[in-house]
Amino acid sequence: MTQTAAPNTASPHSAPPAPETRPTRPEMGEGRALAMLMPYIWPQGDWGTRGRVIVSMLLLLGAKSASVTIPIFYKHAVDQLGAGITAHAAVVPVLAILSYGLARVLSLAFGELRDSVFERVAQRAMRKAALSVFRHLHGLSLRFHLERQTGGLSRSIERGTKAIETLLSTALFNILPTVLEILLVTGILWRLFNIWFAVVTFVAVAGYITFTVVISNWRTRIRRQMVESDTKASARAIDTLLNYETVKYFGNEEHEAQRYDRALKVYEQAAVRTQTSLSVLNVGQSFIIALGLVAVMWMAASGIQAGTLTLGDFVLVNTYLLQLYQPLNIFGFVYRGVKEALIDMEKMFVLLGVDREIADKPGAQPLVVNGGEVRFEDVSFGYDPRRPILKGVSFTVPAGRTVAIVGPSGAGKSTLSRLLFRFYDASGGRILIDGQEISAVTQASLRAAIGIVPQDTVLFNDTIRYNVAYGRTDATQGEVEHAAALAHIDGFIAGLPDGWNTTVGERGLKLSGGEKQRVAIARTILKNPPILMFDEATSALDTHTEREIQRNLREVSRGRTTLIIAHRLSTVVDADEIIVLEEGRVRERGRHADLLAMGGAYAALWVRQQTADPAKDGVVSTQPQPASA
Ligand SMILES: Nc1ncnc2c1ncn2[C@@H]1O[C@H](COP(=O)(O)OP(=O)(O)OP(=O)(O)O)[C@@H](O)[C@H]1O
Repeated sequence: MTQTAAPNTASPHSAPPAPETRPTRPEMGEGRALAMLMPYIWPQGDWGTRGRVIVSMLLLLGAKSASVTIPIFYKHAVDQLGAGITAHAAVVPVLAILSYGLARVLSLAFGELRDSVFERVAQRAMRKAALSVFRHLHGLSLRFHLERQTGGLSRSIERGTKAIETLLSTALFNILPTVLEILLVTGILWRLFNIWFAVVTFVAVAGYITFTVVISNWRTRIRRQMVESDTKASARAIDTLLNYETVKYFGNEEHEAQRYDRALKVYEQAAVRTQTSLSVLNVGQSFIIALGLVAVMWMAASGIQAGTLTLGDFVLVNTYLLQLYQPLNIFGFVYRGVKEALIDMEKMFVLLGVDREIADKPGAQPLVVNGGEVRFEDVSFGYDPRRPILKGVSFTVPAGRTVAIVGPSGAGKSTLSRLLFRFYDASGGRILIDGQEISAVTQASLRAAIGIVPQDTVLFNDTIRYNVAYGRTDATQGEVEHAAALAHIDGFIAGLPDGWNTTVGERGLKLSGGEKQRVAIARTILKNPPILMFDEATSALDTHTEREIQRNLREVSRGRTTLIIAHRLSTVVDADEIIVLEEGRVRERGRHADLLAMGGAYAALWVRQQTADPAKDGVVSTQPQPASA
């Protein structure tokens, strides 16, 4: 009846970060989290799943009903044997023994059937919950995602869905059966004997559970200290070893050994306390069991003496109590597991409660693109309201024309593209496409109308084919290859041993910056949107490739509204208008030649870049030079 000491036997640093080390507790409440789980187990209108739940419950009832009859048949066998011996006419209690065997088989068979029927309910609930959270996360704003670590989010889903399985299986395979068994056994004892047998059994079991819950809570705190001290000792050892040379420079080996020893001592004490707490738990549990058994056996023995009970009855009550304590034996682990699972599930469901910062307005209509004129009207914005980034920016990209935004780093150029894509809403002013305010149309239609080649291209850890085809998932291979040819990535792909099936590695790390960018260009070409946005789209390319890509981009953008965000002015000299953005304000605007002639900020920037990187900017050396140059 004792619990194992598995968690305590871990040597320093070998213990994995135990769940107790998880720092934050979500603000939702266990009751609410369980309520949120209900629709996944008891889904509206899904009678297949509901039917499985009902059948599982019936099988559970069947299994437990069969198992509680086992001691009764046992009692009958003992009584019949006893009577036979007393009468010197020993008989084999065939019926009692066969019934005993049948009850065992039925209990086991019902239990196994219940497992397999319920498994589908549990797996479906996990899948649906994970999918809901996944969908919701994709609907949340960029701000939300930038503030959270992606790893943390995926861990929340992973742990949360695992927690659903743990909770369901624990509830159905541990808690519910035990509760049912306690009720059935106390009911039978009451019916067969008298209420006191039921009361004593119930009190003993209730005392056992209460004691286990209290001590388990205490143990959780102690185990947390043990894990924390282990982590600290481990960190100290790693830090010292990493600083091997520094330790040697200063001859501090002994000093480091002592520091490490101090950390180990803290762990040692915590480990001893954890072991002691386990002993307290085991001793207390055994004491309560023994007390219950002694009380019941004493009552049964008294009954035999008084002639009201048989020897079989004595065996019966004893067997019942032992049968009840068997599942209670692991109650401490089950309790802790349920608590941890509840926390994990809450953490996942808390994500579902995060409001969508950017949402479609009620009754939002799809954007109707008619040429694709993009207009920024007095737009203001700051990621943090206390720090304005854009301060009343106005400009228009007429349908089918190209406008370039240039300016120093941090001026707010990329921010303009994020606002146009509606990753954020402007705090002031309006952004319109063909006269329709982008905040009034559906996000799906808005984003379908714009193609972007971002500053940093991040690819999926999949094949090149998958990454290019991502621009339009229903494109044919021919269309995909055509897009790749326009983006000048076809030759590169053909030269790879695995060709189109080459995997690009995490975030596309197996490709160079330029190759990644060409994949991004190819998939935007494939998307074929009426509005294009290039955020320094050719920055990672060498001069030769850049020229080619520039030519292609010009071709691709012909007839489309194009917004180019650029650092290097050489890439935008042909734009219909160039907007110079500085500190979130439009400082200058005009065509390249006019801006050079003005001799202002643009002209100064041009000269600086010409001097700094003549090889690259030589692309447009035929352009007129500024008056001041
Ligand atoms: N998510 C964010 N949260 C807070 N501040 C941000 C965020 N993104 C950008 N900023 C800040 O907003 C300002 C404008 O950034 P933005 O990326 O628009 O500049 P940029 O002109 O495109 O610069 P670069 O040419 O270097 O890409 C910068 O000061 C930047 O630090």
